[in-house]
Amino acid sequence: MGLSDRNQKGFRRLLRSFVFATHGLKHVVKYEQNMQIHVGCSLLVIALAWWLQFPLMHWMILLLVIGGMFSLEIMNTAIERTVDLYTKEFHPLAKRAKDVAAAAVFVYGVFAVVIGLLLFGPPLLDLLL
Ligand SMILES: Nc1ncnc2c1ncn2[C@@H]1O[C@H](COP(=O)(O)OP(=O)(O)OP(=O)(O)O)[C@@H](O)[C@H]1O
Repeated sequence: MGLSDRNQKGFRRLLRSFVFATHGLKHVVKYEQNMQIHVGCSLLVIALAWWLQFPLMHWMILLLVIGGMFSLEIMNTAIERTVDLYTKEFHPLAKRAKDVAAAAVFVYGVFAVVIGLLLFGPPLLDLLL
């Protein structure tokens, strides 16, 4: 697609946006090890939630947390690629941008773990005790 096609409107443009988004998603899943770890962990916790027969509210919280994690990792990759486009040389600001983007994923990850413990802890303890 040329940049001039940006003026197009309607369903075809919407459809093309989805296609480009899937290209981005495929790229992140294929090349980012962290994303592969997120996908693996997500499948595990979804299976565990299924086995524990989570109530609807717990499912909604779990899926929101997983979706947020994926989205942040995708955005982190976008920032990494943009920085790499600007410079392949060592640059303190390039380091700052990448480190701060990684920090966003890290902070969300810490909170995701805490939410996971709150969601899974009580039913797992019930089973064990
Ligand atoms: N051009 C650069 N200038 C200075 N430091 C950089 C540069 N590129 C990367 N770094 C440093 O190396 C770290 C890793 O950068 P890289 O692009 O390899 O990301 P990554 O290891 O793929 O990260 P992630 O594991 O989150 O995908 C950055 O967080 C930053 O500290």
